[in-house]
Amino acid sequence: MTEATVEVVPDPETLATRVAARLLERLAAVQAEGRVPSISLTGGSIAEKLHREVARLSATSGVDWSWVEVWWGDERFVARDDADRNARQARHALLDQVPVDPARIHEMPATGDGDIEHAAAAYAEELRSRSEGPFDVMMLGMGPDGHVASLFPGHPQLDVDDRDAVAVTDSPKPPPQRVSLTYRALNRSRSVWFLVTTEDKAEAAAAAISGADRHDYPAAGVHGQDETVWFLDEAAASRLG
Ligand SMILES: O=C1O[C@H](COP(=O)(O)O)[C@@H](O)[C@H](O)[C@H]1O
Repeated sequence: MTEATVEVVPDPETLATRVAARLLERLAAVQAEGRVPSISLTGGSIAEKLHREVARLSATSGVDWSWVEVWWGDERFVARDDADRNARQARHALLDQVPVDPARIHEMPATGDGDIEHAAAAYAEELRSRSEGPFDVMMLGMGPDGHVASLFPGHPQLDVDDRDAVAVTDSPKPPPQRVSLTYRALNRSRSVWFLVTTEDKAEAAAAAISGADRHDYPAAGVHGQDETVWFLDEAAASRLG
């Protein structure tokens, strides 16, 4: 397990620009090695800003978006065009703005694609059949309760270690039905980047970074194989020791 590093920036806007630039550099570097990079997107409050920045900076980045695999760490199990969908947000702010190959966008199933258990199993199967190794970059938000993807404190999904995706039917944060990657899949990432802003997440960030029990602060259980970086704004970093 790699030691986590922390980068603190003044505010959410600076964080979005910093991470967007870092992501584009990484994508270009992986493509220069002759590999197709794979990234996993997050939802939540910082995602909109990040995705807009990635789209804005893409034109001058040298990244060939037709050669990038796009996955998600979690998704709300609602209709595909519901405003709550993480993928809908990402398409609007980023994926509709860059020439990504639709066949390389691995959106999680929505209502209408079968029941939620089937949805989780289908995504696990898509990962098994379509991914060619670890995620290059796994981007994750974190809730004020320390939840990551849709793994919530004290929930049984935290102990699922025999599959890559699980159904969540009682999320404390609406909407209640979600599909989430498990630790087994999240930790199959070269780089894990946490993107955390605002003061209400400061306590959970400090706990997760200092190695709290993942059952109390689920973000504490996610680590990259090569690096784990916590990008925090000053407010979210305000409780670090
Ligand atoms: O519901 C979710 O919450 C987390 C954190 O979201 P935030 O709005 O508190 O930043 C997010 O990472 C996850 O993808 C999303 O589905």
